[in-house]
Amino acid sequence: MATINFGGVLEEVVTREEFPMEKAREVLKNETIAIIGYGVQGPGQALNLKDNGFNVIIGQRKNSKTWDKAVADGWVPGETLFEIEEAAQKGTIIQYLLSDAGQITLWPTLKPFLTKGKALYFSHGFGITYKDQTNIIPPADVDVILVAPKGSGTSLRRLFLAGQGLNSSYAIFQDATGRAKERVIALGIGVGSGYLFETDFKKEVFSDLTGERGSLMGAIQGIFAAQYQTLRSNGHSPSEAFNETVEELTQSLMPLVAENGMDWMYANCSTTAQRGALDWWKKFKDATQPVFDELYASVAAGKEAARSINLNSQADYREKLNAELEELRNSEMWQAGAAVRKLRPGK
Ligand SMILES: NC(=O)c1ccc[n+]([C@@H]2O[C@H](COP(=O)([O-])OP(=O)(O)OC[C@H]3O[C@@H](n4cnc5c(N)ncnc54)[C@H](O)[C@@H]3O)[C@@H](O)[C@H]2O)c1
Ligand SMILES: CC(C)(O)[C@@H](O)C(=O)O
Ligand SMILES: [Mg+2]
Ligand SMILES: [Mg+2]
Repeated sequence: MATINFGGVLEEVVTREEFPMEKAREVLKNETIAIIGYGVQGPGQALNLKDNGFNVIIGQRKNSKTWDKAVADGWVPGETLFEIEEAAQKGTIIQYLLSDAGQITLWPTLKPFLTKGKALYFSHGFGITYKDQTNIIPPADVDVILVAPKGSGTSLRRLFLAGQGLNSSYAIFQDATGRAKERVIALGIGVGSGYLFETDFKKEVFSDLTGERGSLMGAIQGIFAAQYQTLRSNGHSPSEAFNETVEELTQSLMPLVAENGMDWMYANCSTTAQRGALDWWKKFKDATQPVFDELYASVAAGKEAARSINLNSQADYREKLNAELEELRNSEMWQAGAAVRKLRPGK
């Protein structure tokens, strides 16, 4: 553990320096890690663990697109790729990486394979925290642990291949073997995390649902759409509106924020821009604060989970979801974006 000062608050975190890959391999040398589900997190975590030298198998339904994807990624049927039940039986650590709704459906099938001393691993606090809605209640004699990469499984894999890593949170809900902590940290390092920070299942799901509905995905699209509309309704071209709303942010300014923080990005823009940004950011904060507070309350009350579970259980949900994504893709703003992307130098 390293004690790091985060803006004046001291936190104990785990870095790859004090918990190197060698140590993680030693901790897990007798374990078979069964990854159940091969959607977005499944491939990222499974391939990183395999490349880091861990013993990994995949559990997936045969005759599915994801089975074919696993084969294409190099998993071998009968050797490292099995039906879900067979993988769950062989695994000593079960990484439950089906969609959160899929985890509810499969739970009665999976539970009998969670025998004494195994570890049940999640990448989200959803199933355990909202147990009244999910009915996911693990047996008392297994470890229940969590490593939640703070980003898409796609980025987890890409950053690993680039020699970098996404930060992850970790949590222990149940320590039945006395090994839960070393197991969870070794897995966190093994999946390719940058540094690991501690949380609990409830805090993980409350913050994660807030983040993705808020500034990471929902709010950002809302702000983009509002500014784009203002510019378009005042006679600006799609090219001008898109560049001034999205393209400049992703291509020029956010990489500067990622590198050295907001003030440094501001300092690399004109004094005119700095003056305006410093004058206006608090107005945007004040305008959106009530929406964020409403969002957090909805998450904490279990309403966001209920909505997600209920909608996911509708037979035509995938179809409806695809229609909504298509509407976003076909909006003028994102169609303009597609045109702008094609014009990027080097494309
Ligand atoms: N997507 C991400 O990058 C991301 C990031 C951090 C945490 N997580 C968490 O990781 C877990 C996995 O998420 P994901 O986005 O990779 O999942 P996903 O939506 O991509 O689904 C994963 C797999 O579950 C299968 N599946 C769904 N329902 C099923 C069912 N009823 N029976 C059998 N298989 C079923 C799908 O075919 C797919 O192979 C979730 O808890 C999620 O919240 C995801
Ligand atoms: C990648 C995200 C948004 O961080 C994750 O939380 C998810 O649910 O996919
Ligand atoms: Mg999430
Ligand atoms: Mg997340």
